[in-house]
Amino acid sequence: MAAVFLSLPSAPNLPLTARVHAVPRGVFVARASARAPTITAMSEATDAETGGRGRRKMPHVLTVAGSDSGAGAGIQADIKACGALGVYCSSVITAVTAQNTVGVQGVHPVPEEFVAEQLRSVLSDMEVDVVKTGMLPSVGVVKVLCHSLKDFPVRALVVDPVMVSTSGDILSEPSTLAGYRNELFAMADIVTPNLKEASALLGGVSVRTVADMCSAAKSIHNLGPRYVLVKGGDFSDSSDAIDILFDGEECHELYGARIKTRNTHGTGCTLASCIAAELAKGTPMLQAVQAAKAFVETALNYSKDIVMGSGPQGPFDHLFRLKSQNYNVGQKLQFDANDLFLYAVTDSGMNKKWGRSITDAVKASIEGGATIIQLREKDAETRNFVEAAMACMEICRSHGVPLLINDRVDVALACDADGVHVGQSDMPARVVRRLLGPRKIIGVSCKTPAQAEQAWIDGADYIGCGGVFPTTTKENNLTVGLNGLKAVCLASKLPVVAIGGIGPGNARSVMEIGVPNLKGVAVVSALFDRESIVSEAQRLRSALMDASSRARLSV
Ligand SMILES: Cc1ncc(COP(=O)(O)OP(=O)(O)O)c(N)n1
Ligand SMILES: Cc1nc(C(=O)O)sc1CCOP(=O)(O)O
Ligand SMILES: [Mg+2]
Repeated sequence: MAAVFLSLPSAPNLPLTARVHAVPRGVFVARASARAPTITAMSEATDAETGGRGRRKMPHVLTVAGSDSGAGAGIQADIKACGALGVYCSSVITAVTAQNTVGVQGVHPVPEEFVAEQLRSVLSDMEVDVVKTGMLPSVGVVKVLCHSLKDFPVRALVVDPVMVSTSGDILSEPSTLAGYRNELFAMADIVTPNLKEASALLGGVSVRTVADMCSAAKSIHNLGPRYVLVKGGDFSDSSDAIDILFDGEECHELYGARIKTRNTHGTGCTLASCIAAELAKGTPMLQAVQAAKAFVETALNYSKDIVMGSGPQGPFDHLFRLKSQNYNVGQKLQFDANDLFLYAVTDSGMNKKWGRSITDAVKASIEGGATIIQLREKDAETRNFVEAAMACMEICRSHGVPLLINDRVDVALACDADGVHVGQSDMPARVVRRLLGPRKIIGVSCKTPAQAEQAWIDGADYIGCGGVFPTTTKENNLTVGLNGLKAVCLASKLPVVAIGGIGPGNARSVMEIGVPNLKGVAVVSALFDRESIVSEAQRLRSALMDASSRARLSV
């Protein structure tokens, strides 16, 4: 049966004034000249706008894409992904496809004028923050979209240059390529091709290695988008899923786990939608891409054994968070960098020396004012360590103090700790992130600016930098001094806690190096190799408070 599309001369349910007087909102930053996207969240409407009722504006992504009857990809995936991330998603349908897990059985493009009509309906009325594109079946649709975005600017544009379905079916005319290259890319904040799409966009160049991906990303960047994400998911011989993000200056290698499953239909659409959703919430680009990767990885992992359809590629479940307690309960929503203020790191040797249990040491440090605890039990047997960690978790939870585990990701998982601290010779932070998921806290020890940059790329939450002063607690530890600490802080996009030889007598000199992302000090012997942990913690706390009030006065 032939599809019939009604192209009405005017949208009947829009008041005429809305169509005539709709004015761009004037907050367009998609092509602003600044390098980093400084997209700020617009979720609060002002009192004037809401007549004092304090209503909230919801972050809003408009997806311009094709419908997938199997609902694994396309418009359906986009709506589910945005919904899962708490973002409203409206839709302009460019084509209706008949698809299932076997492949694409039919495609009916929507007439260009009707795509334009849908765009006008949504953009003129509904305060879209970010537009995300998927299947754009013809160059005519690309032109219609560019035209609409000029009439109704939005804050960011995410372009997923869908050309061929994962089953190998063609989803856009070859001429669409020219539309992407000549018009749409110049308006885009990010373009997200896979290896085949990157190659097609560049006239068929070979994209087979990480170096090829980086040079392809640079060439696509020359076509106008501010960021290019080349997705390496098609590299079948790697155990990691490596993507390259080029920001106009640097190629960042982003690693993720390759989940073994047939249920991968719609991963590209979902990734781009998650990026769009994060941008709509005000997340900066690199973090938006990392959050999107973590979401897709978690969804694939959760759905890896689902059976649906008889074809080679099944859908996955975007709404896993509604179903699994594990993804919601007991997990921190956001790391508060101010928790690094007085960071107590335990030591089993010192507790033995003073005849204390680990739980007593933790209780006393909280009583004295510690704001975060790390269990650093180098000699503990695994069973004892897990038991002690569970008991400490209860104490810390009841006081609202985060508890991290040093080195041992297995122990952290076993006791549902708030996070893990790792050093340069421990498990890499990107692997820890994969194991712990997006919501746990990860700290990384860094002695150089390069290590700090890598920790940020790997998805860490904070940096521990030291040894600031010589220490006997950690053997053969390199002392970086106050200058080394300052260099790391200045280079780091993450908050920093200083460590090594710090106590009440010198904490002020550390905090007074005067860099805003230095958030506190981490100490071992100054608390745990002393007779009274409570009073030493109190002394340290007042030295730190003193330093921060002096810093506030001198501003
Ligand atoms: C807050 C904090 N910073 C640095 C370290 C040191 O970690 P690492 O280099 O892995 O050394 P060990 O602690 O494992 O000996 C830390 N633990 N905490
Ligand atoms: C565990 C640790 N990490 C360090 C680093 O430089 O990364 S220094 C250190 C030991 C800190 O103990 P104290 O407070 O007793 O000096
Ligand atoms: Mg370590």
